[in-house]
Amino acid sequence: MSLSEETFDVVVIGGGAVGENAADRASRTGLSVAVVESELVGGECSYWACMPSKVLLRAGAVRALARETPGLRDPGAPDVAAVLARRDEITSNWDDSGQASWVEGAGLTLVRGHGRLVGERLVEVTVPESSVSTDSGLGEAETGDTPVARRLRARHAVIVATGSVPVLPDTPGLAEAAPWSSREATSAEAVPESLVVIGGGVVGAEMANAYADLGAHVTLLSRGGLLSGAEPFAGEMVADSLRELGVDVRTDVEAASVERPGAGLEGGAPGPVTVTLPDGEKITAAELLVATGRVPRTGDIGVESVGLDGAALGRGGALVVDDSMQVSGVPGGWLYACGDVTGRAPTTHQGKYQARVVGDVIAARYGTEAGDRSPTSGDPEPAAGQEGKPWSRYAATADHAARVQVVFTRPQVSWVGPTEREARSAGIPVEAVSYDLAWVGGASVESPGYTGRAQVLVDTQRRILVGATFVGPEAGEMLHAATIAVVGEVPLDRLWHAVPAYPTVSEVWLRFLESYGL
Ligand SMILES: Cc1cc2nc3c(=O)[nH]c(=O)nc-3n(C[C@H](O)[C@H](O)[C@H](O)COP(=O)(O)OP(=O)(O)OC[C@H]3O[C@@H](n4cnc5c(N)ncnc54)[C@H](O)[C@@H]3O)c2cc1C
Ligand SMILES: NC(=O)c1ccc[n+]([C@@H]2O[C@H](COP(=O)([O-])OP(=O)(O)OC[C@H]3O[C@@H](n4cnc5c(N)ncnc54)[C@H](O)[C@@H]3O)[C@@H](O)[C@H]2O)c1
Repeated sequence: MSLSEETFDVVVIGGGAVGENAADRASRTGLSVAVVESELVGGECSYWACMPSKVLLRAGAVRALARETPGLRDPGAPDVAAVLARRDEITSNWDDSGQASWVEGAGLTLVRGHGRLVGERLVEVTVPESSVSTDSGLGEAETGDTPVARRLRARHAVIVATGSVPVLPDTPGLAEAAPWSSREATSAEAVPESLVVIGGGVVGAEMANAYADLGAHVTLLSRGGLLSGAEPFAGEMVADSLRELGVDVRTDVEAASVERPGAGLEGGAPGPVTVTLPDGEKITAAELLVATGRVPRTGDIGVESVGLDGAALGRGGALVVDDSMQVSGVPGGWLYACGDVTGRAPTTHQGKYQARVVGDVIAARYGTEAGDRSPTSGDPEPAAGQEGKPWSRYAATADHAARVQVVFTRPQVSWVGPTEREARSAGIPVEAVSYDLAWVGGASVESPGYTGRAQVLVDTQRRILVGATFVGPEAGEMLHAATIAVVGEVPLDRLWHAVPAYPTVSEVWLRFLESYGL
Protein backbone atom coordinates (compact mmCIF):
# COMPACT_ATOMS: atom_id res chain seq x y z
CA MET A 1 0.00 0.00 0.00
CA SER A 2 1.48 3.36 -0.99
CA LEU A 3 0.94 6.29 1.36
CA SER A 4 1.26 10.02 0.96
CA GLU A 5 0.20 12.77 3.36
CA GLU A 6 -1.34 16.15 2.76
CA THR A 7 -2.52 18.87 5.09
CA PHE A 8 -5.79 20.83 4.83
CA ASP A 9 -7.34 23.20 7.34
CA VAL A 10 -10.50 21.10 7.39
CA VAL A 11 -11.30 17.56 6.22
CA VAL A 12 -14.91 16.53 5.60
CA ILE A 13 -15.67 12.80 5.45
CA GLY A 14 -18.75 12.28 3.29
CA GLY A 15 -19.68 14.36 0.26
CA GLY A 16 -23.47 14.06 0.43
CA ALA A 17 -25.69 17.12 0.31
CA VAL A 18 -24.79 17.84 3.92
CA GLY A 19 -21.03 17.33 3.74
CA GLU A 20 -20.78 19.47 0.60
CA ASN A 21 -22.67 22.28 2.28
CA ALA A 22 -20.57 22.17 5.46
CA ALA A 23 -17.38 22.19 3.39
CA ASP A 24 -18.49 25.18 1.34
CA ARG A 25 -19.41 27.26 4.39
CA ALA A 26 -16.25 26.27 6.28
CA SER A 27 -14.12 27.47 3.36
CA ARG A 28 -15.65 30.95 3.40
CA THR A 29 -13.01 32.54 5.57
CA GLY A 30 -10.14 31.27 3.48
CA LEU A 31 -9.77 27.80 4.97
CA SER A 32 -8.59 24.97 2.72
CA VAL A 33 -11.07 22.11 2.77
CA ALA A 34 -10.91 18.52 1.47
CA VAL A 35 -14.09 16.51 0.90
CA VAL A 36 -13.72 12.72 0.96
CA GLU A 37 -16.41 10.78 -0.90
CA SER A 38 -16.52 7.01 -1.40
CA GLU A 39 -19.49 6.80 -3.81
CA LEU A 40 -21.32 9.61 -5.58
CA VAL A 41 -20.84 13.27 -4.73
CA GLY A 42 -24.29 14.46 -3.66
CA GLY A 43 -25.01 11.34 -1.60
CA GLU A 44 -28.24 9.50 -1.01
CA CYS A 45 -30.60 12.44 -1.55
CA SER A 46 -29.65 13.11 -5.16
CA TYR A 47 -29.39 9.55 -6.39
CA TRP A 48 -31.45 7.14 -4.25
CA ALA A 49 -33.69 9.20 -1.97
CA CYS A 50 -35.35 12.63 -2.14
CA MET A 51 -35.05 13.38 -5.84
CA PRO A 52 -35.86 10.06 -7.56
CA SER A 53 -38.60 9.21 -5.03
CA LYS A 54 -40.36 12.52 -5.60
CA VAL A 55 -40.23 12.06 -9.38
CA LEU A 56 -41.77 8.59 -9.03
CA LEU A 57 -44.67 10.22 -7.14
CA ARG A 58 -45.21 13.21 -9.40
CA ALA A 59 -47.17 11.72 -12.33
CA GLY A 60 -49.68 10.05 -10.00
CA ALA A 61 -50.17 13.31 -8.11
CA VAL A 62 -50.84 15.29 -11.28
CA ARG A 63 -53.21 12.58 -12.53
CA ALA A 64 -55.17 12.71 -9.27
CA LEU A 65 -55.39 16.50 -9.52
CA ALA A 66 -56.77 16.27 -13.05
CA ARG A 67 -59.29 13.63 -12.03
CA GLU A 68 -60.55 15.80 -9.18
CA THR A 69 -60.89 18.92 -11.32
CA PRO A 70 -64.31 19.34 -12.95
CA GLY A 71 -63.88 19.95 -16.66
CA LEU A 72 -60.78 17.81 -17.02
CA ARG A 73 -60.58 14.18 -18.01
CA ASP A 74 -58.52 11.47 -16.37
CA PRO A 75 -55.25 11.56 -18.31
CA GLY A 76 -54.93 7.81 -17.67
CA ALA A 77 -52.34 5.73 -15.92
CA PRO A 78 -48.81 7.15 -15.98
CA ASP A 79 -46.54 6.13 -18.83
CA VAL A 80 -44.14 4.08 -16.70
CA ALA A 81 -41.26 4.23 -19.18
CA ALA A 82 -41.51 8.02 -19.33
CA VAL A 83 -41.64 8.35 -15.54
CA LEU A 84 -38.57 6.13 -15.17
CA ALA A 85 -36.81 8.11 -17.89
CA ARG A 86 -37.48 11.35 -16.00
CA ARG A 87 -36.19 9.66 -12.83
CA ASP A 88 -33.01 8.70 -14.71
CA GLU A 89 -32.66 12.29 -15.90
CA ILE A 90 -33.06 13.82 -12.45
CA THR A 91 -30.40 11.48 -11.06
CA SER A 92 -28.15 12.35 -14.03
CA ASN A 93 -28.10 8.60 -14.69
CA TRP A 94 -26.22 8.21 -11.41
CA ASP A 95 -23.32 10.21 -12.79
CA ASP A 96 -21.95 12.72 -10.29
CA SER A 97 -19.64 14.66 -12.58
CA GLY A 98 -21.85 17.77 -12.33
CA GLN A 99 -21.73 17.79 -8.54
CA ALA A 100 -18.03 16.93 -8.53
CA SER A 101 -17.38 19.97 -10.74
CA TRP A 102 -19.42 22.11 -8.35
CA VAL A 103 -17.20 20.98 -5.46
CA GLU A 104 -14.02 21.79 -7.34
CA GLY A 105 -15.53 25.07 -8.60
CA ALA A 106 -16.26 26.09 -5.01
CA GLY A 107 -12.53 25.85 -4.30
CA LEU A 108 -12.79 22.60 -2.35
CA THR A 109 -10.56 19.58 -2.96
CA LEU A 110 -12.45 16.39 -3.79
CA VAL A 111 -10.75 13.21 -2.66
CA ARG A 112 -12.44 10.03 -3.85
CA GLY A 113 -12.24 7.01 -1.58
CA HIS A 114 -13.30 5.67 1.79
CA GLY A 115 -12.33 7.98 4.66
CA ARG A 116 -11.53 6.66 8.10
CA LEU A 117 -10.32 8.41 11.24
CA VAL A 118 -6.95 6.98 12.31
CA GLY A 119 -6.01 9.43 15.05
CA GLU A 120 -6.36 13.04 16.18
CA ARG A 121 -7.20 15.19 13.12
CA LEU A 122 -5.95 12.41 10.86
CA VAL A 123 -7.99 10.72 8.13
CA GLU A 124 -6.86 7.84 5.97
CA VAL A 125 -8.48 7.45 2.57
CA THR A 126 -8.47 4.13 0.76
CA VAL A 127 -9.80 3.12 -2.61
CA PRO A 128 -10.72 -0.51 -3.16
CA GLU A 129 -8.55 -2.15 -5.80
CA SER A 130 -11.43 -2.61 -8.19
CA SER A 131 -12.22 1.08 -8.39
CA VAL A 132 -8.68 2.39 -8.69
CA SER A 133 -8.20 4.13 -12.02
CA THR A 134 -6.24 6.95 -13.49
CA ASP A 135 -8.97 9.45 -12.64
CA SER A 136 -9.66 8.25 -9.09
CA GLY A 137 -9.29 11.78 -7.81
CA LEU A 138 -6.41 10.71 -5.62
CA GLY A 139 -3.99 13.05 -7.23
CA GLU A 140 -1.38 11.07 -9.07
CA ALA A 141 -2.66 8.26 -11.22
CA GLU A 142 -2.28 4.95 -9.45
CA THR A 143 -3.27 1.66 -10.96
CA GLY A 144 -2.33 -1.91 -10.26
CA ASP A 145 -3.03 -4.54 -7.68
CA THR A 146 -2.47 -2.65 -4.44
CA PRO A 147 -5.10 -0.45 -2.78
CA VAL A 148 -4.20 3.19 -2.72
CA ALA A 149 -4.13 5.16 0.50
CA ARG A 150 -3.59 8.76 1.31
CA ARG A 151 -3.38 10.44 4.69
CA LEU A 152 -5.15 13.75 5.14
CA ARG A 153 -4.13 15.80 8.14
CA ALA A 154 -6.56 18.45 9.32
CA ARG A 155 -4.90 21.51 10.81
CA HIS A 156 -8.07 22.49 12.65
CA ALA A 157 -11.11 20.26 12.30
CA VAL A 158 -12.63 17.11 10.85
CA ILE A 159 -16.33 17.08 9.98
CA VAL A 160 -18.07 13.70 9.70
CA ALA A 161 -21.05 13.68 7.33
CA THR A 162 -21.24 9.99 6.40
CA GLY A 163 -25.03 9.73 6.44
CA SER A 164 -26.94 6.60 7.38
CA VAL A 165 -27.60 3.03 6.26
CA PRO A 166 -30.87 1.09 6.15
CA VAL A 167 -31.75 -1.37 8.90
CA LEU A 168 -32.70 -4.94 8.00
CA PRO A 169 -34.78 -6.62 10.73
CA ASP A 170 -33.69 -10.14 11.75
CA THR A 171 -36.97 -11.68 10.49
CA PRO A 172 -36.26 -15.31 9.53
CA GLY A 173 -35.53 -15.62 5.80
CA LEU A 174 -35.53 -11.87 5.16
CA ALA A 175 -31.84 -11.32 4.43
CA GLU A 176 -31.71 -14.45 2.24
CA ALA A 177 -34.65 -13.14 0.19
CA ALA A 178 -32.49 -10.29 -1.13
CA PRO A 179 -35.22 -7.68 -0.65
CA TRP A 180 -35.16 -4.19 -2.06
CA SER A 181 -33.97 -1.33 0.13
CA SER A 182 -34.88 2.25 -0.74
CA ARG A 183 -31.95 2.22 -3.18
CA GLU A 184 -33.49 -0.46 -5.38
CA ALA A 185 -36.96 1.06 -4.99
CA THR A 186 -35.77 4.43 -6.25
CA SER A 187 -33.56 3.09 -9.04
CA ALA A 188 -35.65 0.15 -10.35
CA GLU A 189 -35.59 -0.40 -14.10
CA ALA A 190 -39.15 -1.75 -14.14
CA VAL A 191 -42.26 -1.75 -11.98
CA PRO A 192 -42.96 -5.18 -10.48
CA GLU A 193 -46.44 -6.56 -10.97
CA SER A 194 -46.83 -6.79 -7.18
CA LEU A 195 -44.89 -5.45 -4.21
CA VAL A 196 -44.95 -6.04 -0.46
CA VAL A 197 -43.61 -3.15 1.60
CA ILE A 198 -42.46 -3.83 5.17
CA GLY A 199 -42.42 -0.61 7.21
CA GLY A 200 -45.05 2.09 7.51
CA GLY A 201 -42.70 5.05 7.95
CA VAL A 202 -41.91 7.75 5.46
CA VAL A 203 -40.15 5.55 2.90
CA GLY A 204 -42.77 2.80 3.17
CA ALA A 205 -45.71 5.18 2.72
CA GLU A 206 -44.14 7.17 -0.13
CA MET A 207 -42.99 4.11 -2.06
CA ALA A 208 -46.30 2.27 -1.55
CA ASN A 209 -48.01 5.33 -3.04
CA ALA A 210 -45.56 5.63 -5.94
CA TYR A 211 -45.61 1.97 -6.94
CA ALA A 212 -49.41 1.80 -6.69
CA ASP A 213 -49.58 4.85 -8.97
CA LEU A 214 -47.26 3.09 -11.40
CA GLY A 215 -49.50 0.02 -11.56
CA ALA A 216 -48.16 -2.44 -8.99
CA HIS A 217 -50.46 -4.31 -6.59
CA VAL A 218 -49.04 -3.12 -3.28
CA THR A 219 -49.40 -4.57 0.22
CA LEU A 220 -48.07 -2.39 3.03
CA LEU A 221 -47.25 -3.99 6.39
CA SER A 222 -46.82 -1.57 9.26
CA ARG A 223 -46.12 -2.71 12.80
CA GLY A 224 -48.03 0.30 14.19
CA GLY A 225 -50.01 2.98 12.40
CA LEU A 226 -48.50 4.83 9.43
CA LEU A 227 -46.06 7.74 9.83
CA SER A 228 -45.44 7.31 13.53
CA GLY A 229 -43.39 10.52 13.68
CA ALA A 230 -46.39 12.64 12.68
CA GLU A 231 -49.70 13.39 14.39
CA PRO A 232 -51.85 10.21 14.42
CA PHE A 233 -54.58 11.81 12.27
CA ALA A 234 -52.02 12.33 9.49
CA GLY A 235 -51.07 8.66 9.31
CA GLU A 236 -54.74 7.66 9.37
CA MET A 237 -55.58 9.97 6.47
CA VAL A 238 -52.67 8.63 4.41
CA ALA A 239 -53.71 5.03 5.19
CA ASP A 240 -57.29 5.78 4.05
CA SER A 241 -56.06 7.38 0.87
CA LEU A 242 -53.68 4.51 0.07
CA ARG A 243 -56.54 2.06 0.55
CA GLU A 244 -58.66 4.08 -1.89
CA LEU A 245 -55.79 3.78 -4.33
CA GLY A 246 -55.95 0.02 -3.98
CA VAL A 247 -53.07 -0.53 -1.57
CA ASP A 248 -53.71 -3.33 0.93
CA VAL A 249 -52.67 -1.46 4.08
CA ARG A 250 -52.20 -3.68 7.13
CA THR A 251 -51.44 -1.90 10.39
CA ASP A 252 -50.28 -3.37 13.72
CA VAL A 253 -48.70 -6.35 12.03
CA GLU A 254 -45.15 -7.62 11.58
CA ALA A 255 -43.76 -10.18 9.15
CA ALA A 256 -43.08 -13.49 10.93
CA SER A 257 -40.93 -14.99 8.18
CA VAL A 258 -39.99 -14.56 4.54
CA GLU A 259 -39.27 -17.14 1.85
CA ARG A 260 -37.93 -16.72 -1.63
CA PRO A 261 -36.83 -19.96 -3.24
CA GLY A 262 -33.92 -19.45 -5.59
CA ALA A 263 -32.92 -16.03 -4.23
CA GLY A 264 -29.18 -15.51 -4.31
CA LEU A 265 -28.66 -18.07 -7.06
CA GLU A 266 -26.85 -16.88 -10.14
CA GLY A 267 -28.70 -16.08 -13.34
CA GLY A 268 -31.78 -13.94 -13.76
CA ALA A 269 -33.99 -12.05 -11.36
CA PRO A 270 -35.14 -13.81 -8.18
CA GLY A 271 -38.62 -15.34 -8.27
CA PRO A 272 -41.63 -14.37 -6.18
CA VAL A 273 -41.31 -13.77 -2.47
CA THR A 274 -43.70 -14.95 0.23
CA VAL A 275 -44.17 -13.11 3.52
CA THR A 276 -45.85 -15.06 6.31
CA LEU A 277 -47.76 -13.09 8.96
CA PRO A 278 -47.99 -14.13 12.63
CA ASP A 279 -51.46 -15.66 12.09
CA GLY A 280 -50.10 -17.87 9.28
CA GLU A 281 -51.49 -15.84 6.37
CA LYS A 282 -49.12 -15.80 3.41
CA ILE A 283 -48.72 -12.90 1.00
CA THR A 284 -46.84 -13.57 -2.21
CA ALA A 285 -45.52 -10.82 -4.46
CA ALA A 286 -43.02 -10.29 -7.23
CA GLU A 287 -40.88 -8.01 -5.06
CA LEU A 288 -40.32 -7.03 -1.44
CA LEU A 289 -39.21 -3.64 -0.15
CA VAL A 290 -37.89 -3.30 3.40
CA ALA A 291 -38.25 0.23 4.79
CA THR A 292 -37.82 -0.20 8.51
CA GLY A 293 -35.64 2.78 9.28
CA ARG A 294 -32.00 3.81 9.01
CA VAL A 295 -29.08 4.12 11.44
CA PRO A 296 -26.15 6.54 11.41
CA ARG A 297 -23.19 5.32 9.38
CA THR A 298 -20.44 5.10 11.99
CA GLY A 299 -19.53 1.42 11.73
CA ASP A 300 -16.68 1.84 9.28
CA ILE A 301 -15.17 5.26 9.96
CA GLY A 302 -12.65 4.55 12.73
CA VAL A 303 -14.46 6.26 15.62
CA GLU A 304 -12.67 3.92 18.04
CA SER A 305 -9.33 5.44 17.00
CA VAL A 306 -10.37 8.73 18.60
CA GLY A 307 -11.75 7.21 21.78
CA LEU A 308 -15.39 6.97 20.77
CA ASP A 309 -16.28 3.48 21.87
CA GLY A 310 -19.82 2.10 21.80
CA ALA A 311 -20.86 3.82 25.02
CA ALA A 312 -19.86 7.26 23.72
CA LEU A 313 -22.09 6.86 20.69
CA GLY A 314 -25.78 7.71 20.67
CA ARG A 315 -28.84 5.78 19.52
CA GLY A 316 -28.08 3.49 16.59
CA GLY A 317 -24.40 4.46 16.80
CA ALA A 318 -24.97 8.20 16.25
CA LEU A 319 -22.21 10.75 16.79
CA VAL A 320 -23.47 12.78 19.74
CA VAL A 321 -23.09 16.50 19.10
CA ASP A 322 -23.86 19.72 20.91
CA ASP A 323 -25.76 22.49 19.16
CA SER A 324 -22.61 23.80 17.48
CA MET A 325 -22.34 20.28 15.98
CA GLN A 326 -19.14 19.54 17.91
CA VAL A 327 -18.86 15.83 18.79
CA SER A 328 -19.00 15.24 22.53
CA GLY A 329 -16.25 13.33 24.30
CA VAL A 330 -13.35 14.10 21.95
CA PRO A 331 -10.49 15.91 23.71
CA GLY A 332 -9.41 19.06 21.90
CA GLY A 333 -12.83 19.62 20.37
CA TRP A 334 -11.62 19.15 16.79
CA LEU A 335 -14.28 16.65 15.67
CA TYR A 336 -17.64 17.82 14.30
CA ALA A 337 -20.55 16.04 12.65
CA CYS A 338 -23.72 16.92 10.76
CA GLY A 339 -26.54 15.24 8.87
CA ASP A 340 -27.95 11.74 9.28
CA VAL A 341 -24.80 10.54 11.07
CA THR A 342 -25.82 12.55 14.13
CA GLY A 343 -29.26 10.89 14.30
CA ARG A 344 -30.74 14.28 15.26
CA ALA A 345 -33.07 15.08 12.39
CA PRO A 346 -32.53 12.79 9.41
CA THR A 347 -33.74 14.86 6.48
CA THR A 348 -31.74 16.74 3.89
CA HIS A 349 -32.98 20.18 4.87
CA GLN A 350 -32.25 19.73 8.60
CA GLY A 351 -28.86 18.21 7.76
CA LYS A 352 -28.00 21.17 5.54
CA TYR A 353 -29.09 23.53 8.30
CA GLN A 354 -26.67 21.76 10.64
CA ALA A 355 -24.05 22.01 7.88
CA ARG A 356 -24.50 25.78 7.73
CA VAL A 357 -24.10 25.95 11.51
CA VAL A 358 -20.95 23.81 11.67
CA GLY A 359 -19.47 25.47 8.60
CA ASP A 360 -19.96 28.91 10.10
CA VAL A 361 -18.63 27.82 13.50
CA ILE A 362 -15.44 26.51 11.90
CA ALA A 363 -15.10 29.46 9.53
CA ALA A 364 -15.40 31.86 12.47
CA ARG A 365 -13.17 29.88 14.83
CA TYR A 366 -10.29 29.22 12.45
CA GLY A 367 -10.70 31.42 9.39
CA THR A 368 -8.64 34.45 8.52
CA GLU A 369 -10.01 37.90 7.83
CA ALA A 370 -7.93 38.03 4.68
CA GLY A 371 -9.87 35.22 3.13
CA ASP A 372 -13.20 36.41 4.43
CA ARG A 373 -16.13 36.14 2.04
CA SER A 374 -18.46 35.31 4.85
CA PRO A 375 -21.41 37.02 6.42
CA THR A 376 -19.80 36.00 9.77
CA SER A 377 -17.35 38.86 9.26
CA GLY A 378 -18.01 41.48 11.91
CA ASP A 379 -20.57 39.27 13.57
CA PRO A 380 -21.05 40.46 17.14
CA GLU A 381 -21.15 36.84 18.30
CA PRO A 382 -17.91 35.18 17.16
CA ALA A 383 -18.06 31.45 17.74
CA ALA A 384 -14.54 30.93 19.08
CA GLY A 385 -14.74 29.03 22.33
CA GLN A 386 -18.50 29.47 22.55
CA GLU A 387 -21.09 26.75 22.84
CA GLY A 388 -23.38 28.72 20.59
CA LYS A 389 -26.21 30.81 21.99
CA PRO A 390 -29.70 29.48 21.10
CA TRP A 391 -30.95 31.00 17.85
CA SER A 392 -27.50 32.41 17.02
CA ARG A 393 -26.05 31.35 13.66
CA TYR A 394 -23.73 29.04 15.62
CA ALA A 395 -26.39 26.82 17.17
CA ALA A 396 -28.75 24.38 15.47
CA THR A 397 -31.62 25.41 17.74
CA ALA A 398 -34.32 24.58 15.21
CA ASP A 399 -33.35 20.90 15.44
CA HIS A 400 -35.13 20.93 18.80
CA ALA A 401 -37.66 23.72 18.50
CA ALA A 402 -38.76 23.83 14.88
CA ARG A 403 -37.82 20.71 12.98
CA VAL A 404 -39.75 20.38 9.73
CA GLN A 405 -40.71 17.41 7.58
CA VAL A 406 -42.78 16.91 4.46
CA VAL A 407 -44.05 13.50 3.38
CA PHE A 408 -44.89 13.45 -0.31
CA THR A 409 -47.69 10.90 -0.19
CA ARG A 410 -51.17 11.75 -1.45
CA PRO A 411 -52.36 13.57 0.61
CA GLN A 412 -49.08 15.22 1.53
CA VAL A 413 -48.26 15.56 5.20
CA SER A 414 -46.13 18.37 6.60
CA TRP A 415 -45.28 19.44 10.09
CA VAL A 416 -43.07 21.73 12.11
CA GLY A 417 -42.12 21.36 15.75
CA PRO A 418 -43.30 18.66 18.11
CA THR A 419 -46.48 16.62 17.84
CA GLU A 420 -49.06 17.24 20.55
CA ARG A 421 -47.86 14.17 22.46
CA GLU A 422 -44.20 15.20 22.19
CA ALA A 423 -45.02 18.72 23.36
CA ARG A 424 -46.92 17.48 26.38
CA SER A 425 -44.21 15.04 27.36
CA ALA A 426 -41.70 17.91 27.11
CA GLY A 427 -43.83 19.81 29.63
CA ILE A 428 -45.09 22.46 27.19
CA PRO A 429 -48.66 23.53 28.06
CA VAL A 430 -50.31 23.18 24.64
CA GLU A 431 -53.78 23.38 23.24
CA ALA A 432 -54.32 21.76 19.85
CA VAL A 433 -56.51 23.74 17.45
CA SER A 434 -57.63 21.56 14.58
CA TYR A 435 -59.55 22.55 11.45
CA ASP A 436 -61.05 20.71 8.47
CA LEU A 437 -59.42 22.29 5.42
CA ALA A 438 -62.44 21.46 3.25
CA TRP A 439 -64.31 24.19 5.15
CA VAL A 440 -62.17 27.10 3.91
CA GLY A 441 -63.16 28.95 0.76
CA GLY A 442 -59.92 28.31 -1.10
CA ALA A 443 -60.33 24.55 -0.74
CA SER A 444 -63.70 24.51 -2.48
CA VAL A 445 -62.19 26.42 -5.40
CA GLU A 446 -59.33 23.94 -5.65
CA SER A 447 -61.61 20.93 -5.83
CA PRO A 448 -65.16 20.01 -4.79
CA GLY A 449 -63.77 16.85 -3.20
CA TYR A 450 -60.92 18.59 -1.36
CA THR A 451 -59.84 16.60 1.68
CA GLY A 452 -57.45 17.94 4.28
CA ARG A 453 -56.94 18.76 7.91
CA ALA A 454 -54.63 21.13 9.72
CA GLN A 455 -53.71 21.63 13.33
CA VAL A 456 -51.65 24.13 15.28
CA LEU A 457 -50.29 23.77 18.78
CA VAL A 458 -50.66 26.89 20.91
CA ASP A 459 -48.39 27.30 23.92
CA THR A 460 -51.13 28.58 26.22
CA GLN A 461 -48.70 30.26 28.62
CA ARG A 462 -46.62 32.15 26.05
CA ARG A 463 -49.49 32.57 23.55
CA ILE A 464 -47.31 31.56 20.60
CA LEU A 465 -47.38 28.62 18.19
CA VAL A 466 -44.96 25.78 18.93
CA GLY A 467 -46.06 23.38 16.23
CA ALA A 468 -48.31 22.80 13.22
CA THR A 469 -49.37 19.94 10.96
CA PHE A 470 -50.99 20.10 7.53
CA VAL A 471 -52.49 17.17 5.63
CA GLY A 472 -53.84 17.73 2.14
CA PRO A 473 -52.93 18.55 -1.45
CA GLU A 474 -49.68 20.54 -1.58
CA ALA A 475 -49.46 20.50 2.24
CA GLY A 476 -45.69 20.79 1.82
CA GLU A 477 -46.10 24.25 0.32
CA MET A 478 -48.34 25.36 3.20
CA LEU A 479 -45.77 24.62 5.88
CA HIS A 480 -43.35 27.49 5.68
CA ALA A 481 -45.74 30.12 7.03
CA ALA A 482 -46.09 27.97 10.13
CA THR A 483 -42.33 27.47 10.37
CA ILE A 484 -41.83 31.24 10.34
CA ALA A 485 -44.46 31.71 13.05
CA VAL A 486 -42.85 29.04 15.24
CA VAL A 487 -39.24 30.17 14.74
CA GLY A 488 -40.21 33.82 15.14
CA GLU A 489 -42.27 33.01 18.25
CA VAL A 490 -44.82 35.42 16.82
CA PRO A 491 -47.41 36.34 19.49
CA LEU A 492 -50.95 35.29 18.55
CA ASP A 493 -52.11 38.88 18.88
CA ARG A 494 -49.63 39.87 16.17
CA LEU A 495 -50.48 36.85 14.00
CA TRP A 496 -54.03 38.23 13.98
CA HIS A 497 -52.71 40.96 11.68
CA ALA A 498 -51.29 38.45 9.16
CA VAL A 499 -54.33 38.53 6.88
CA PRO A 500 -54.67 35.47 4.62
CA ALA A 501 -55.82 36.28 1.09
CA TYR A 502 -59.25 35.11 -0.06
CA PRO A 503 -59.93 32.53 -1.44
CA THR A 504 -56.76 30.63 -0.52
CA VAL A 505 -56.37 27.53 1.62
CA SER A 506 -54.18 29.68 3.88
CA GLU A 507 -57.41 31.17 5.19
CA VAL A 508 -57.18 28.35 7.68
CA TRP A 509 -54.79 30.63 9.62
CA LEU A 510 -57.68 32.96 10.40
CA ARG A 511 -59.87 30.00 11.37
CA PHE A 512 -57.20 28.75 13.78
CA LEU A 513 -57.10 32.07 15.59
CA GLU A 514 -60.87 32.45 15.65
CA SER A 515 -61.23 28.90 16.97
CA TYR A 516 -58.72 29.72 19.70
CA GLY A 517 -60.85 32.66 20.77
CA LEU A 518 -59.34 35.72 19.11
C1 LIG B 1 -36.12 6.93 -0.05
C2 LIG B 1 -35.73 8.18 0.71
C3 LIG B 1 -36.36 9.36 0.42
C4 LIG B 1 -36.01 10.52 1.11
N1 LIG B 1 -36.66 11.66 0.79
C5 LIG B 1 -36.33 12.79 1.44
C6 LIG B 1 -36.97 14.01 1.11
O1 LIG B 1 -37.85 14.07 0.25
N2 LIG B 1 -36.61 15.14 1.76
C7 LIG B 1 -35.65 15.11 2.74
O2 LIG B 1 -35.34 16.16 3.30
N3 LIG B 1 -35.01 13.96 3.08
C8 LIG B 1 -35.34 12.81 2.45
N4 LIG B 1 -34.69 11.65 2.77
C9 LIG B 1 -33.63 11.70 3.77
C10 LIG B 1 -32.32 12.21 3.13
O3 LIG B 1 -32.00 11.40 2.01
C11 LIG B 1 -31.18 12.17 4.12
O4 LIG B 1 -31.56 12.84 5.30
C12 LIG B 1 -29.95 12.86 3.53
O5 LIG B 1 -29.52 12.17 2.38
C13 LIG B 1 -28.83 12.92 4.56
O6 LIG B 1 -27.74 13.56 3.99
P1 LIG B 1 -26.26 13.23 4.51
O7 LIG B 1 -25.35 14.05 3.65
O8 LIG B 1 -26.21 13.34 5.96
O9 LIG B 1 -26.05 11.70 4.17
P2 LIG B 1 -25.93 10.94 2.71
O10 LIG B 1 -26.82 11.58 1.75
O11 LIG B 1 -26.10 9.53 3.06
O12 LIG B 1 -24.45 11.28 2.32
C14 LIG B 1 -23.36 10.72 2.97
C15 LIG B 1 -22.25 10.58 1.97
O13 LIG B 1 -21.08 10.13 2.65
C16 LIG B 1 -20.45 9.14 1.88
N5 LIG B 1 -19.68 8.34 2.80
C17 LIG B 1 -20.15 7.56 3.80
N6 LIG B 1 -19.13 7.03 4.49
C18 LIG B 1 -18.00 7.48 3.91
C19 LIG B 1 -16.62 7.29 4.17
N7 LIG B 1 -16.20 6.55 5.18
N8 LIG B 1 -15.74 7.91 3.38
C20 LIG B 1 -16.14 8.68 2.35
N9 LIG B 1 -17.43 8.90 2.06
C21 LIG B 1 -18.35 8.31 2.83
C22 LIG B 1 -21.59 8.41 1.19
O14 LIG B 1 -21.12 7.75 0.04
C23 LIG B 1 -22.54 9.55 0.89
O15 LIG B 1 -22.29 10.11 -0.35
C24 LIG B 1 -35.02 10.48 2.12
C25 LIG B 1 -34.40 9.27 2.43
C26 LIG B 1 -34.74 8.13 1.74
C27 LIG B 1 -34.05 6.84 2.09
N1 LIG C 1 -40.00 13.08 2.59
C1 LIG C 1 -39.02 12.92 3.46
O1 LIG C 1 -38.57 13.83 4.14
C2 LIG C 1 -38.42 11.56 3.61
C3 LIG C 1 -38.79 10.55 2.75
C4 LIG C 1 -38.27 9.29 2.95
C5 LIG C 1 -37.37 9.07 3.98
N2 LIG C 1 -37.01 10.08 4.79
C6 LIG C 1 -36.11 9.85 5.92
O2 LIG C 1 -35.42 8.64 5.74
C7 LIG C 1 -35.35 7.96 6.97
C8 LIG C 1 -35.69 6.51 6.79
O3 LIG C 1 -37.08 6.36 6.48
P1 LIG C 1 -37.83 5.04 6.90
O4 LIG C 1 -39.22 5.14 6.43
O5 LIG C 1 -37.02 3.86 6.52
O6 LIG C 1 -37.77 5.11 8.48
P2 LIG C 1 -38.87 5.56 9.54
O7 LIG C 1 -38.17 5.57 10.83
O8 LIG C 1 -39.63 6.75 9.09
O9 LIG C 1 -39.93 4.37 9.53
C9 LIG C 1 -39.56 3.06 9.80
C10 LIG C 1 -40.81 2.30 10.19
O10 LIG C 1 -40.50 0.92 10.22
C11 LIG C 1 -41.07 0.36 11.38
N3 LIG C 1 -40.29 -0.82 11.74
C12 LIG C 1 -39.09 -0.87 12.33
N4 LIG C 1 -38.72 -2.15 12.48
C13 LIG C 1 -39.70 -2.91 11.96
C14 LIG C 1 -39.89 -4.30 11.81
N5 LIG C 1 -39.02 -5.17 12.23
N6 LIG C 1 -41.03 -4.73 11.21
C15 LIG C 1 -41.96 -3.84 10.78
N7 LIG C 1 -41.82 -2.51 10.89
C16 LIG C 1 -40.71 -2.06 11.48
C17 LIG C 1 -41.01 1.47 12.40
O11 LIG C 1 -41.95 1.24 13.41
C18 LIG C 1 -41.35 2.69 11.56
O12 LIG C 1 -42.70 2.89 11.46
C19 LIG C 1 -36.25 8.68 7.95
O13 LIG C 1 -35.46 9.32 8.87
C20 LIG C 1 -37.00 9.66 7.12
O14 LIG C 1 -37.16 10.89 7.79
C21 LIG C 1 -37.53 11.32 4.64
